[in-house]
Amino acid sequence: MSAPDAVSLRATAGRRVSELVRDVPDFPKAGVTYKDITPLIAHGDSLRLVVDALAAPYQDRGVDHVIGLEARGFIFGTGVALALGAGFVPIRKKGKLPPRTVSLDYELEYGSATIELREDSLRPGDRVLVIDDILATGGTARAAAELVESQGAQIVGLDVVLELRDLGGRGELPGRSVGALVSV
Ligand SMILES: O=P(O)(O)OC[C@H]1O[C@H](OP(=O)(O)OP(=O)(O)O)[C@H](O)[C@@H]1O
Ligand SMILES: Nc1ncnc2[nH]cnc12
Repeated sequence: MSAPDAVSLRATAGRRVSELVRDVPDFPKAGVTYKDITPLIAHGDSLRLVVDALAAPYQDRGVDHVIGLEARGFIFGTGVALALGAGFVPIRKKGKLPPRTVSLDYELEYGSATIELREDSLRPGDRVLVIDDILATGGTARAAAELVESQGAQIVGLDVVLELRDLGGRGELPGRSVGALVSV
């Protein structure tokens, strides 16, 4: 797909995201407006559109592995891996990935967490695309990028369905290629 096609596909997908992602006030705690992606993924045509749009800029970029971030990043990341003919590697929350992992602690908009990557899942020089649903404070994406790079792999890009701009996630990822279908 040529670059202009990818741009227009992403614009179309972005409009669909804006229509279908639902705001849930005060979830999971007071003051947080939760962005619910489930109406978006419940429609086959919308799920297809979003996955194709996320994958489009990376078609000729030699991506070896797509990393999906548990849990919602698995939904989109698996589809993007299939679209690119790449493998899928999960980054999971603590205690879910045997046998040996590398891990990092990080802060969320509404709590803190630890993520893990299986120690032998990436090789030095592997080209990796990181996919998630939402970029908020950027803590998750930054921790994921650091984990990937701790294995000597190279990040081709980080891409999300929806960026919550006011939470400043992009600022946590200086010098990285960061994409979003919609930025609100
Ligand atoms: O930019 P940040 O502030 O780090 O927030 C973004 C992360 O928060 C959400 O995950 P959550 O931990 O809620 O997990 P889930 O996908 O399992 O619902 C979302 O899916 C991103 O991974
Ligand atoms: N406001 C939000 N809605 C959904 N997922 C999130 N992850 C971090 N912040 C979020």
